[in-house]
Amino acid sequence: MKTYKIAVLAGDGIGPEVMQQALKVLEVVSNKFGFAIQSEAALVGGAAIDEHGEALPASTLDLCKRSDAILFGSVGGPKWTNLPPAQQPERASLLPLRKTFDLFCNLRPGKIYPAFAELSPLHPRTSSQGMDILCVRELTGGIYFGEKGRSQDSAFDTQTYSVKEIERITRVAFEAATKRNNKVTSIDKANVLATSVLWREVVSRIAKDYPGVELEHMYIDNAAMQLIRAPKHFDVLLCDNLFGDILSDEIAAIAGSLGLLPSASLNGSNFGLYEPAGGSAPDIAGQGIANPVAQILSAALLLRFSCGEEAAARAIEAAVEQTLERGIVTRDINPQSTYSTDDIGNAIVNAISYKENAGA
Ligand SMILES: NC(=O)c1ccc[n+]([C@@H]2O[C@H](COP(=O)([O-])OP(=O)(O)OC[C@H]3O[C@@H](n4cnc5c(N)ncnc54)[C@H](O)[C@@H]3O)[C@@H](O)[C@H]2O)c1
Ligand SMILES: CC(C)[C@H](C(=O)O)[C@@H](O)C(=O)O
Ligand SMILES: [Mg+2]
Repeated sequence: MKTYKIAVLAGDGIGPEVMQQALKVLEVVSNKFGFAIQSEAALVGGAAIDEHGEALPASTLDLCKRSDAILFGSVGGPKWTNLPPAQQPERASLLPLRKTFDLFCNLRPGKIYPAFAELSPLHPRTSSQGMDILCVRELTGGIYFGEKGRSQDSAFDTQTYSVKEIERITRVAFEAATKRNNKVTSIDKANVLATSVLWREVVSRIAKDYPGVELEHMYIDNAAMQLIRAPKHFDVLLCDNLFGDILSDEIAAIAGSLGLLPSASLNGSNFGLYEPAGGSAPDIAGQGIANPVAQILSAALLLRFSCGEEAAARAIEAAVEQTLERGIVTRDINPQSTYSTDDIGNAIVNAISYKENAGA
């Protein structure tokens, strides 16, 4: 039987709560589709600082290196904000993981589920019904990884992008567009930033290799506005590291909640890191009310990109959709809801199992 080895790094805050649901789903779907998931958990982020004094212990990194993929929860929270910036969970675990494995390509697929389009914060000003956007975010360059500094009276961050870095993420966006609706909107601030001028030049050149794909350039400020005004205008959104971080949270909110948006961080091999786009949500951690959908959909992306188990990935996505359509949602989506994190996980597991029985 095919066996996939997965490093499970649940992290902090709601991370362990939503991870538990994703593992349940992986178990039922692997049984159904006839493969095995061998998962091994390790500490990361604040939880690892508390236990080992560092956010990414060598043992955790070693587990990741021995695995086919990483299923990541989320890291960070108020408990660790007084640490020196470079030792904080996000900077000292997630960013090094992305860099170590050269995970330059971050895919964040955001779509609105028809059943609760009216619950979107945009309703009724804008119909977001039908929104289906793939945010392709550059993940290992830009201002996140440039030189930083701090003196008593000032601080600086620097942003550098090389032609190669822009080329490789641009190709991913165009390839994705050919399999979707043949449109790429490239986001920049070319009226101000030198890196954005280069970004625009390189993207325009690569676009010539894809004559069937429409390219539009859009400034980040306008894009932030157009996403709210007309989300259906977009197909593939090509962003640098910082702009993609910001716009992907916006896409999640338009879709209904940050708790819905999964992500895949890839490097061109089968290996990948999969995590919700949102964070550790300290404001709701420990209450059993976090939305596990982003974590569960991240597990589906893991099966698709790292394991090649497309049918299993689709089965999870269909079960999620069916569950949401039945109104089984957490309160981030419907404030009247009394469903718990566990209820959502169980409903998705049942939706997968029910189909199994129906097909038997
Ligand atoms: N990948 C990651 O590990 C990751 C990503 C983003 C933020 N963070 C970290 O998380 C911590 C908290 O950051 P923040 O509050 O700015 O952002 P956040 O994404 O954790 O939360 C923002 C808001 O969205 C809500 N939310 C997020 N995910 C949810 C879910 N699954 N279900 C229901 N509601 C959800 C939260 O309750 C909160 O109101 C910080 O330390 C931040 O750096 C980590
Ligand atoms: C936690 C943080 C470093 C991270 C980022 O900015 O990339 C997060 O916001 C995300 O969107 O994955
Ligand atoms: Mg973010």
